[in-house]
Amino acid sequence: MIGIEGINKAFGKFEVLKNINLDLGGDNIIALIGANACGKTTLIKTILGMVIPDSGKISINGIEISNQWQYRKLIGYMPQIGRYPENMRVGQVLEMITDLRGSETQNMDEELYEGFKLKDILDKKMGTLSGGTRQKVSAHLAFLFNSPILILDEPTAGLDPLSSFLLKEKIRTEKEKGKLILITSHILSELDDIVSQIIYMEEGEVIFDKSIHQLKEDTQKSRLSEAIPHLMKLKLEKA
Ligand SMILES: Nc1ncnc2c1ncn2[C@@H]1O[C@H](COP(=O)(O)OP(=O)(O)OP(=O)(O)O)[C@@H](O)[C@H]1O
Repeated sequence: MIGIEGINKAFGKFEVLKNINLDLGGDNIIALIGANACGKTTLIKTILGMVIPDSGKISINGIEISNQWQYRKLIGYMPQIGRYPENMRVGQVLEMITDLRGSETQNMDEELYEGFKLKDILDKKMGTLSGGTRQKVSAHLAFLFNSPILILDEPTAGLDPLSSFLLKEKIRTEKEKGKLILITSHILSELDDIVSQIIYMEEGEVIFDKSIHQLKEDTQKSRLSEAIPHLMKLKLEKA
């Protein structure tokens, strides 16, 4: 579904993405992991067209995305920090975004709206919401338009355990429908039960891209939260 070929990006002299090549297929939950500032969000933003790479190309369903915008309706995006007009009420924001999406509103998915009980906060101003409640609004908007690709940047950060559980169940059911779901998270234990593929980045480079099954076999560790630190430790010992 998403093809990434030879992507490079620098901010000034600082190379944030170095020759990234990935092929991300559907019916898959892929975890994009790596230390703070290794380039995960920048990579996501190049897929969304919010950051323009210096070289390389990205295609979605075989069509190159440069200078295009229509492809974005194929993607539901949950940002790390959702930014909204602070004076608008939750109900107004939901209405505005639904209006903007226009023709795509026939097949809306209201499951998280119900699960997170967003009806109870429609009158609250965005600027007064707690961090976790803001995350719930962002999660609902990411899933609302039934997009075949979901990109979720730290989706469970700040969510209470029940909301986090609901969101993970939702992610799982959407994968069953054949969707491609790309998730970044630092909470490896959260990813253990849901992801099928791991992309591990360091300092702007993809160090490995493999199935969780393969990773567990290679490291002889049964949990992602043990396998990744094990690999990092091995690397440090070799250096
Ligand atoms: N617009 C920008 N201008 C200059 N530097 C930037 C810009 N956007 C990102 N960077 C830098 O690029 C590097 C990678 O940032 P990015 O947000 O992609 O990291 P990340 O892997 O998502 O980190 P985290 O895990 O902390 O969310 C950081 O050093 C960041 O400061």
